[in-house]
Amino acid sequence: MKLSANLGFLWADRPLPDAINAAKAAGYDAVECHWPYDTPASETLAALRETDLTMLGLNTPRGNVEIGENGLAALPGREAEARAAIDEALAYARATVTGAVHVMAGNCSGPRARTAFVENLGYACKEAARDGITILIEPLNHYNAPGYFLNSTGQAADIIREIGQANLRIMFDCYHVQIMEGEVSRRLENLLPLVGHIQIASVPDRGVPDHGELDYGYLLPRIAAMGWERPIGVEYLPAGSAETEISWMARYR
Ligand SMILES: O=C(O)C(=O)[C@H](O)CO
Ligand SMILES: [Mg+2]
Repeated sequence: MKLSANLGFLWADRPLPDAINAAKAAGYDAVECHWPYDTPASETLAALRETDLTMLGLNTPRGNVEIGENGLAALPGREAEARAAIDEALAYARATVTGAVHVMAGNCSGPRARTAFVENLGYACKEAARDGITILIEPLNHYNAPGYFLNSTGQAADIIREIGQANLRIMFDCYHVQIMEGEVSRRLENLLPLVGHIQIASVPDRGVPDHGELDYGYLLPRIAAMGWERPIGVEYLPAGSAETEISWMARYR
């Protein structure tokens, strides 16, 4: 089982190149991040080359976070900003040889939001396809992301099927799926052809994935048995330092 350190949460207090080095030292096989834009892409790329780690994914900018914006792609009337955010994320991904961009929908609902999301995703897929980049959409739970447009795997699957682009996939975050829908292993197995990335954390506290209501001792071998070979994103909120918490990893190797 290969694991990817999500540097949006792990070593998030360090500059991104230092966090990449910390992930390498801790034994992770890959990294992924949330919003790397304060770090010049050249510095991120240098750290990736030095550690021989791949950046699996990054998120589009969220808009005005001070007023609670959490993405722009499903906001009717904000198409120009949404596409600028997609362009910025794709440029950073190209410059750092990152394989996927998570297009964040934002806080909205209703048919006009869905239309905006579908059209902006169509744009993102076409722009990304030129460089072999995958576009991800992630259903988020309504405690961490109240009002977020995308909150179920069924909704994500419908949108992916409607757009019909081969590089559009679900970011299946077991933490969010368990909170919103349950039946994580069956749901993942059914959706597997549409899944581009998998993430894990304990539920409900979003801690180290070795306790709580989801049994990763069962789930991770089950995911491997489904034929999943890519690194799984470890996206938990460290209670202390991520270094002192890595002993859980040994169990899943
Ligand atoms: O919150 C999550 O689970 C994510 O993976 C996103 O990238 C949004 O922060
Ligand atoms: Mg996630």
